Amino acid sequence: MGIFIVLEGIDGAGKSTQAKMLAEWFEKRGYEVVLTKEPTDTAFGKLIRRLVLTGGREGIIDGARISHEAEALLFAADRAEHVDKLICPSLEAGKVVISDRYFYSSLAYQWARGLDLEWLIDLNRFAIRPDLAVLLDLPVKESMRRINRRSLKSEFDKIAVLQRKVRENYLKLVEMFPEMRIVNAQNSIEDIHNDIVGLIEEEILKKT
Ligand SMILES: Nc1ncnc2c1ncn2[C@@H]1O[C@H](COP(=O)(O)OP(=O)(O)OP(=O)(O)O)[C@@H](O)[C@H]1O
Ligand SMILES: Cc1cn([C@H]2C[C@H](O)[C@@H](COP(=O)(O)O)O2)c(=O)[nH]c1=O
Repeated sequence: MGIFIVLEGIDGAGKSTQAKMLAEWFEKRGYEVVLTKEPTDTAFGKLIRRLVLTGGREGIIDGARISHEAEALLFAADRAEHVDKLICPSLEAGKVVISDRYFYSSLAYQWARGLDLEWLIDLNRFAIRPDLAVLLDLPVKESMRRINRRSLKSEFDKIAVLQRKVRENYLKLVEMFPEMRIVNAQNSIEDIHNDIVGLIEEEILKKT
């Protein structure tokens, strides 16, 4: 069986940067790596990016924003295909799967949108749990600075409020899911990478 690792965090926390470094770290040690992300690059992920991440107005009834329930269902559908067509087959082939976002993003973000946490957990019950889910924890002020939000100034405060709720939710999830660990995302890129590698060596490689 392979190794499944997930990187989580608010927008701009450094997930993509760390995922690429971690993939190289494993490849240098002879592992075959599948580097993936959610939303995926499949038709589901493209639909989500078109309907949800562009403000959720395109193609929706009378231009209204997509409902939070529909948003959660779309992310879950994308994840169901991701698990069935890529994650499970890759693990069965003994590969290392590193995903930039997964099930925990749905809990942190859709919960922040006011949806019921138990419903979100139940909706995603098909999602196999990773060997390790690393939360890159970053203050929202630093996140917004890093991303230098391309949104309208008027949206800036709204996004910051959501990101604060999402960060709080992530910290609550760490208490709920034993596979989650926190890494301080304010450190240097190299130090964060070393922290993540340390967790992998301690929590996974020593046990295999
Ligand atoms: N430890 C760090 N210190 C300072 N800047 C960083 C650090 N890690 C990443 N960055 C920078 O922050 C920005 C966001 O990084 P990255 O795209 O990896 O984050 P992300 O979590 O994948 O973002 P998103 O969720 O919005 O896609 C990039 O410009 C990146 O170079
Ligand atoms: C998987 C997933 C993601 N989201 C949100 C989180 C981010 O704001 C975007 C994805 O942007 P990225 O720059 O590609 O990371 O989608 C979500 O709300 N729910 C989810 O399940």
